Amino acid sequence: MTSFIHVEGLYKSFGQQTVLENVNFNVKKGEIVGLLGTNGAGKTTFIRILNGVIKPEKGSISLNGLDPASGGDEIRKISGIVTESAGLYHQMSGKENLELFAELYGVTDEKRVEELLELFDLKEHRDKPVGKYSTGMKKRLALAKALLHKPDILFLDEPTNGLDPDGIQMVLSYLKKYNQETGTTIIICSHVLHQLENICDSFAFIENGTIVEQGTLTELEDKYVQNVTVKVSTTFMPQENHYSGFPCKVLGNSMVAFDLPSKNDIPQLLNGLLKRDPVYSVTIMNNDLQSIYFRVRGNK
Ligand SMILES: Nc1ncnc2c1ncn2[C@@H]1O[C@H](COP(=O)(O)OP(=O)(O)OP(=O)(O)O)[C@@H](O)[C@H]1O
Repeated sequence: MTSFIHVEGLYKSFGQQTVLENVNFNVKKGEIVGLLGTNGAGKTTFIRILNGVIKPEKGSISLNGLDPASGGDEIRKISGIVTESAGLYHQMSGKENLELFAELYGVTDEKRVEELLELFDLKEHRDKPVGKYSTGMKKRLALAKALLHKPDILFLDEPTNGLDPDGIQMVLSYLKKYNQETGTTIIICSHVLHQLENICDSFAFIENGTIVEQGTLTELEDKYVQNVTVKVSTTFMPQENHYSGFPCKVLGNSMVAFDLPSKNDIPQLLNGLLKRDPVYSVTIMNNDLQSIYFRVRGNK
């Protein structure tokens, strides 16, 4: 499949500071991609270049066949962006904000504002001034604003900043639902890795201005997680610090951690355990996005 976004050899500096260096990046249509990196890694700069707000010094970009450097206006017609400063008018109501931006964006579908208020659970707050909205409501309204013109691609810069766990869950589930219903490609910048684990199809790690790794969780796991630690809930309490050749440690609460050379050793471990004791659950402890991220960083 050809890439919806294809970036090759991208460079960007601000004065003497090189912020992006030889960035290569590919996204398929309809994918949700997590762009992950520490503060100052270059995520926002990269998003601004993709959206045609600033220009790179070097490199090629194709976004649905368009080049953001020369076709910024065209790119913005097919993209929506949500940044920290959502650009909402606080003295106006949520509905008035959406109506104003719908007019500015040339949205002719009269039902669109109502549709988005409904989708983001803002109907009962539609007439309240945005200044009186909670952080979560403002975020949802900012998302609705970015989606007014039904963009093919949505750029989100730290969409969950300032939200409580319920708010984070709500915003992320709206995004997943919207992506599933419309096939909109979504790029999410964040440094909160665990939040993105369940909603992104793939991940790109940006470090010191370059993308050091990109892939699905399974691809990254295959590449970076060789030996696994599994936590097993069982009545078996090993007396030694190894069992069946695998190092192990009792964690308490009927939990034992086993170190295995690979995921493929899990069936052998379980076969042995089940012959002697019940097993209630098995969890791999070191294949989450955060663990993989630290391995990627350790490898470069
Ligand atoms: N307009 C600008 N002029 C000068 N330097 C800039 C400008 N924009 C960004 N930078 C610098 O570029 C580097 C990368 O910034 P950027 O905002 O892209 O990082 P980020 O990964 O989005 O960080 P964060 O997670 O903190 O938002 C930083 O050192 C920043 O100071």
